[in-house]
Amino acid sequence: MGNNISQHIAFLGCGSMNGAILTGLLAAGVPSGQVTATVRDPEKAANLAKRHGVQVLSSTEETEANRQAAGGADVVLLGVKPVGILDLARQISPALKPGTVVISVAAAISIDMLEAALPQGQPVIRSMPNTPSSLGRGVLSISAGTHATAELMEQARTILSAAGTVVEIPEDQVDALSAVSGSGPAYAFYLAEAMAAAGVKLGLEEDLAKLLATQTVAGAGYMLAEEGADATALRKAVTSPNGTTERAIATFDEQGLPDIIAAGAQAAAERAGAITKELDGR
Ligand SMILES: NC(=O)C1=CN([C@@H]2O[C@H](COP(=O)(O)OP(=O)(O)OC[C@H]3O[C@@H](n4cnc5c(N)ncnc54)[C@H](O)[C@@H]3O)[C@@H](O)[C@H]2O)C=CC1
Ligand SMILES: O=C(O)[C@@H]1CCC=N1
Repeated sequence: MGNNISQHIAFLGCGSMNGAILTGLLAAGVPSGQVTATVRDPEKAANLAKRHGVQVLSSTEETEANRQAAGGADVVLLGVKPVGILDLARQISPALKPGTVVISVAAAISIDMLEAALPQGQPVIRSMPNTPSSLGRGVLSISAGTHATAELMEQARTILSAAGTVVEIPEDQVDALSAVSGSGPAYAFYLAEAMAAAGVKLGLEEDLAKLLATQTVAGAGYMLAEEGADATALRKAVTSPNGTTERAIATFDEQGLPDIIAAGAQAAAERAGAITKELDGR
């Protein structure tokens, strides 16, 4: 699948998120020669290069590494923390080819903010991915900037599809999407942690409880990943009438777990809005 991708892709800042997309793309067959990454730390650069067989540039003077990678790319993925994204965009601006598409995966950084930091007319796409992208199981949103033509959006869709399911959304839905799928893997891992702790409370050895919780959440995830899977139907198939699971779910409902999850997601979305306000105009 990744063999259909002919563009040269630069990952500027290659930590958890950009690293996951890079891993997903290479696993899908994107040739390593079409990929460049940059990181701050030279040791990390050497490790990444060894692990993935891609060119990884590092520099104590990061400006040069980022400019060099961006200048040779058709598509640039900005993957540093929100607070650093606009400085990075300004750093690479002199090196960008006019047609190079700049994709930002940063939470809370709007298309307007990105376009203001980049050369006039530069195609920009805002994306909100998630870390299962490393397994080709991510969810990655795309929202078009002013100069991202339908053709460039299609190109981005093709590239990011190698890392998972791509959905195109209006930019005003990014914070909501992020509160479900961007942060969502952490919620699932948190559930696994809580299930393990519950097992220990019920008298199981900690290692066994962790194994049970981890494999159960992973197994349930595999079932959900099957074509046509429906969470409600799968839950009902575990829940015998008047049985044990029914009692657990009733307790979750009585204690307001759905409301707690909704409140957490709302807090995530509101935090994104607050970060946008903090960083706008910087
Ligand atoms: N971690 C996640 O699950 C998700 C993260 N994001 C977004 O992805 C972005 C990155 O987040 P993470 O990957 O979690 O952070 P991270 O800290 O794991 O990765 C960022 C990497 O960029 C490097 N870096 C920083 N400044 C640099 C520069 N000027 N040049 C080259 N490398 C530089 C850092 O050393 C680090 O390795 C953030 O903007 C975040 O909002 C979006 C969706 C999900
Ligand atoms: O926690 C964060 O801010 C980022 C955005 C979505 C997931 N991680």
